[in-house]
Amino acid sequence: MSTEGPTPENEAAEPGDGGEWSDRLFGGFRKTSERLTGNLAGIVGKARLDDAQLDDIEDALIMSDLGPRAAARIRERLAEERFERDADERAIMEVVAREIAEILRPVAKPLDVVAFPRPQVILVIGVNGSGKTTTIAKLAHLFQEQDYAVMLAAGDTFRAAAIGQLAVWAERLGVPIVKGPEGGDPASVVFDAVKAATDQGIDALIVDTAGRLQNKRELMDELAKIRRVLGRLNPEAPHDVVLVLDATNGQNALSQIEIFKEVAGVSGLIMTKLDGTARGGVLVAAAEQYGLPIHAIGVGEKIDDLRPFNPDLLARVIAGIA
Ligand SMILES: Nc1nc2c(ncn2[C@@H]2O[C@H](COP(=O)(O)OP(=O)(O)OP(=O)(O)O)[C@@H](O)[C@H]2O)c(=O)[nH]1
Repeated sequence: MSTEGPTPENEAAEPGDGGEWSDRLFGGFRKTSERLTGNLAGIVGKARLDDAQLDDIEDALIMSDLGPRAAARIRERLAEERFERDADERAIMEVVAREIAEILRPVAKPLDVVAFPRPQVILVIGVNGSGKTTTIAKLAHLFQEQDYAVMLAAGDTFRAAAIGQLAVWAERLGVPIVKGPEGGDPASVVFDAVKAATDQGIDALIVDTAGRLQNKRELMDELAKIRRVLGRLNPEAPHDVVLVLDATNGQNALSQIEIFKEVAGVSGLIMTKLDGTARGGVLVAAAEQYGLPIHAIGVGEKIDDLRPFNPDLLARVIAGIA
């Protein structure tokens, strides 16, 4: 459990507090777009893009965390355009934004509560410190705003602090929580939670899980057991397995996708901490390489800082032309 940053106790959770979200998103992504435009500076601006310039642009895109595949794709598009005329930086960034939007659009998919019978069981996975607990609270808040009945399950029984942190959020949000003792069996917590959620007519049950990547085998066994237990109660469950990624990890976020796909299966992503990092380009790399749905993005520490994933807007923000 992170001891830094706001805790549920000291956080100002009023929606809208801290400025308009779009301002915060633009502000947050400023570092990412500055990095991209900074890396591109001096390359573009001539009347026509030659191969050397295209190579330099491709390198700059890779250095901006967009990943080799997205970079190659954008290079190809720029090469097609060639910019015989009007090759100013703005025109080039328009093409970059258009191509990034093409990459992001197919993966934009909000997390909808659609399971029938209820509850929809959403397993939330990710390494410790990725923003998992905060994201669970933000998701619960989002669902509450849509008038869904939400329940939390403290499936990370490994650390008492993880259980405690989730319980504080539950109380603050006014949602029920099912928890067990520290060191208890996560699968039994999840079992109890599904039964309680079913009895209480809960729409969405959000399950926290342990994030001990250093012990891959144990984590895999634990998640597999949770899945087995869930499957016995409802063959459709878990309906979602959402991996929370910390954008500040840059390319490491991608290896986490790789590992969690293997240990848990992943149905979708939420990327956090996109405010204030220069590494937001990794979102594009993740979309291009894995094609996994991106449900939402985290742009701050407050309860309403989980935002819908708007591919066209994000593409323009990343390219610095929003
Ligand atoms: N700037 C920013 N900070 C965030 C965001 N999401 C979470 N955080 C912060 O990141 C830190 C870790 O978040 P937690 O939710 O505790 O992360 P966790 O993955 O549950 O980590 P453990 O509790 O250590 O397992 C906290 O200080 C959060 O306030 C975000 O979108 N932006």
